[in-house]
Amino acid sequence: MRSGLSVVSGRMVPMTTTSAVLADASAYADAVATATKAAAAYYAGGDSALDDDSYDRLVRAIEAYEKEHPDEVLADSPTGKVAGGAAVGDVPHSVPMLSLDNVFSAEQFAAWAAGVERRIGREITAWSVEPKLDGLAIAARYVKGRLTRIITRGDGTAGEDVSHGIDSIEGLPAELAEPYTLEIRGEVLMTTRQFEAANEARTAHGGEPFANARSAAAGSLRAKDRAYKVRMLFFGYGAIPAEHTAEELAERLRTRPHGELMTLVGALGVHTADATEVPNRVVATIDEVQERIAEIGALRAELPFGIDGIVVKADLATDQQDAGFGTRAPRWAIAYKLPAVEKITKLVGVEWNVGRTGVIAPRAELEPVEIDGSTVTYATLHNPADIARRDLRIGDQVMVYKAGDIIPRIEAPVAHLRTGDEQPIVFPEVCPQCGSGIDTSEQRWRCERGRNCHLVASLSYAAGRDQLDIEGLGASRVVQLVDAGLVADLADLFTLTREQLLALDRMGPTSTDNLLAAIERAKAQPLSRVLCALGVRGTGRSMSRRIARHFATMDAIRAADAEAVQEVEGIGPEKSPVIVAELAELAPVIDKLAAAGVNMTEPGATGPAPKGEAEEADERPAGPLDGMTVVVTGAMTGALADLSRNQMNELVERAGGKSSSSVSKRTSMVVAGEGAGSKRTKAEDLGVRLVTPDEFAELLGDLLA
Ligand SMILES: NC(=O)c1ccc[n+]([C@@H]2O[C@H](COP(=O)([O-])OP(=O)(O)OC[C@H]3O[C@@H](n4cnc5c(N)ncnc54)[C@H](O)[C@@H]3O)[C@@H](O)[C@H]2O)c1
Ligand SMILES: [Zn+2]
Repeated sequence: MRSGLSVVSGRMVPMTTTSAVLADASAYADAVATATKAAAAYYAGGDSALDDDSYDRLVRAIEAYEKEHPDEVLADSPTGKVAGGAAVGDVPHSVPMLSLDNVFSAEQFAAWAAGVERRIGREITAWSVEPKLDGLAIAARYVKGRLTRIITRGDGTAGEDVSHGIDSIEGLPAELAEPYTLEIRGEVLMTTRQFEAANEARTAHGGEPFANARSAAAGSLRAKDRAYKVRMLFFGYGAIPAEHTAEELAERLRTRPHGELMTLVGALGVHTADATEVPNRVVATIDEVQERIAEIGALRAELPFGIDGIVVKADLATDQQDAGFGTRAPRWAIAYKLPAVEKITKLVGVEWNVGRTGVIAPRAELEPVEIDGSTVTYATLHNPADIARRDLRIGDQVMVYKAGDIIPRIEAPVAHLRTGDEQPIVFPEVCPQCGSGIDTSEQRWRCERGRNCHLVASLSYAAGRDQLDIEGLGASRVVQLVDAGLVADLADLFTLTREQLLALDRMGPTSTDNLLAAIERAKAQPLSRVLCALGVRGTGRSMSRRIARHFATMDAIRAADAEAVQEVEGIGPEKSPVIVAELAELAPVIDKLAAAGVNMTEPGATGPAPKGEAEEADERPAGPLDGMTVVVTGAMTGALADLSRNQMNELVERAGGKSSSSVSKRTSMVVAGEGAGSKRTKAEDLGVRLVTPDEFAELLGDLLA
């Protein structure tokens, strides 16, 4: 790929792992155009097509190219400019409003600090450490204590007057506690709650939800005449003299340490980080700075507002003056960036899971994306109303937020990235677990069976054809039994009485007797099916068969520790402890089943050889399919006509073979019944032995009886 960027549906989508390398002048020009467009959207409060990581990577690639080709630098390149050159304004700043340089590690920070100390020729003994608030910078002008004007950062030398937004900003009082004339600088952002409320208001008015809190704040602050109100919060992080500032105050603002000024700003009634869980702190050494950075970083996920790093400033005014300013950023302050916690990725599906109490919760399935050190593939979606409110669709590019250990969540779709191929999210009409109706009267949908949902689902599963095969015990009958309080677990099925069944609706003597007979027959099912019916997490039909054949008896299975369970093919060190724990939890039910006379052995299996006799383990009677991998396809006929695919697989395994569902070079035999299609063709192509159902039945001989 030319630039390390792949083009998906006509758009540049940054790859998550590689950092872009721009190969030629045209790739460079493309990159500049993409970055400029993204930055314009970003600073205007629209939805950028790029998340911050991708934007930063792109800018680094641009920088690298420009370093190699200094004569090719384009005038509109974002490098070296405040706001990447994407923001403008017509209200001049008295003192430039700059950006901040970044560091990303303790080493980089230490190197930066050493550089500043070298520049000023002395050690810095006071550092101010504060959260880097993830919003947008504004300058708030106060005249004689009254708030007169607020201005955006713009290109750093001039910004936009956004005074129309003053009413929606909390933490920036209309009147200060003292009648001072000065300029307060700081960040406007939306707290998580303000963001949620803003999106609610916006979508209620037919608008698209904002992708994240930062763009919501940027967009809302600039917008005029909106039909709905949103709230934002201001955090002061600087105070400077303005025109007509009294000389005594101006002197104080110019000479007092940053930490002290912040206390003053707070005392004037302006909101600062001091009012939060992550107050500004002044420390003396680089090590203490690192400690404080770690502390703030650890609190990040729980903060009710977004931060994207920690700002470290030389606290003393003399140090600041001696260090001075670059064109884009001051030399006495640095942003220690925390890993990005928001990434754009694709919503590929929605799953509906039923919780213990019957709550039916949607879960978003995502195209895997690396966020904050881990790969995210799922995110929470709160409830159907929430999905509707956010207007999410399958195939949407979505902004995903994850920090620390919190469960990843989707902020919103990046609506303008839609291609038109997005599909609506389909809401379930019946409980996805047990098939009962859904109570949709509240925001959180719930299965009508409530806490009994799992019981209904697990009993229906247990009675199914491939498990205990209890004829006459379909889902609606199970619901009846559960609702009547006759069964609370699987074992209760086996102690049902004729009287109990007769008392149920639609249960005549004949169906009662048939059901009782079917239950009686189920007691003789092989251990593999009993095990499967128990629904042990992490095991399905074929795994249950492997476990049963390996151990031969339920007692042997229950006696096995995690290590012993791992001897079963396909069970690794992650799965084995889960299985052991599940079985321990199921112990009372298993005891009840055994007491009711349910079979607990696997016919034909002898169990693992005692330790030290491994050699002799091979002396089990050889089955006709020993060592063979067998695939069954098409409809069975003759003696095998009534067998389900699962029963065929059981037969294969009882005969010593391994059942598989796909044909490969390793397949030993394919049993091809009527209508066998692609698997048969593939077997022919690969020269795999093909047999008819009749030939297969003959091969099995006695095992079929
Ligand atoms: N996704 C996109 O398309 C896109 C486009 C452009 C920029 N960006 C992102 O924006 C960032 C660069 O933007 P930038 O130059 O506007 O700002 P910055 O985030 O690099 O840092 C400077 C800003 O930090 C803010 N700040 C917060 N807390 C502060 C504190 N305590 N003290 C001082 N300043 C504080 C100020 O507003 C200041 O202007 C990058 O992270 C980049 O990824 C993203
Ligand atoms: Zn249910």
